[in-house]
Amino acid sequence: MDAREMKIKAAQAALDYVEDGMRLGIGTGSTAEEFVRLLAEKVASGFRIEGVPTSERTARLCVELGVPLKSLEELPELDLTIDGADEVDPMLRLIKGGGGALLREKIVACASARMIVIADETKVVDTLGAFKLPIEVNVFGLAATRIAVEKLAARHGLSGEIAVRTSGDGPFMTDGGHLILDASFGRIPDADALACELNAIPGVVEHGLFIGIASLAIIAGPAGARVMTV
Ligand SMILES: O=C[C@H](O)[C@H](O)[C@H](O)COP(=O)(O)O
Repeated sequence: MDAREMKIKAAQAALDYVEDGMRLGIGTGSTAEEFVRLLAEKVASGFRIEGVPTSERTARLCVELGVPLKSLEELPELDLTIDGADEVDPMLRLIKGGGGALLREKIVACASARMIVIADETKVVDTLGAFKLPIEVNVFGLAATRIAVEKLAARHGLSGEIAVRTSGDGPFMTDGGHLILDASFGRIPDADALACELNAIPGVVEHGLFIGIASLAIIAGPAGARVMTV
């Protein structure tokens, strides 16, 4: 089974948790897009959901495939969010934001009664941090914010490059008009504390550590999909 087939397997299993009439947060990324494709087939066969997309990219795909959308302003309380992840640890702590959508993803997931992660087994780790941690920052004060993040990282015994994400010739801009710092920390021993302390830096808009948000993960491997819970 190749990587795409595993993503489809996880997305298929996630459909079992989606009920007719649900208000649904819809994630971003290649795994979430497989979910959108399968969801669109169900919608075409008469299944009713109202979706809130976590990015402009997801919104475009939903529109293209006929998945009905509302904004989070129209539907500020959701039943369920289904989204991918860059890393998942055994406590269902996540790193997200590889696609730059972490801020909207976190807002939508936290507005949902439940968040389910869909991923292939390569995303499962014992300790978060092999994937670069995306940190969304305000354009104003970039240098000062980066220094504050470096100092915080040092207090946690973390080092490694903290680079401004680029896209084409310039910096990558998020849907919210912010920049992303990708922090190559390596293994993060205390992700819970780091998450809280990153939020205390004024220029940090949000970060890709999702702690205590997901309650179930569907992990697909060559043998099929399995469920992880906390
Ligand atoms: O910003 C992007 C998101 O957090 C994605 O859900 C995450 O990067 C996983 O994406 P993929 O399913 O493409 O690996």
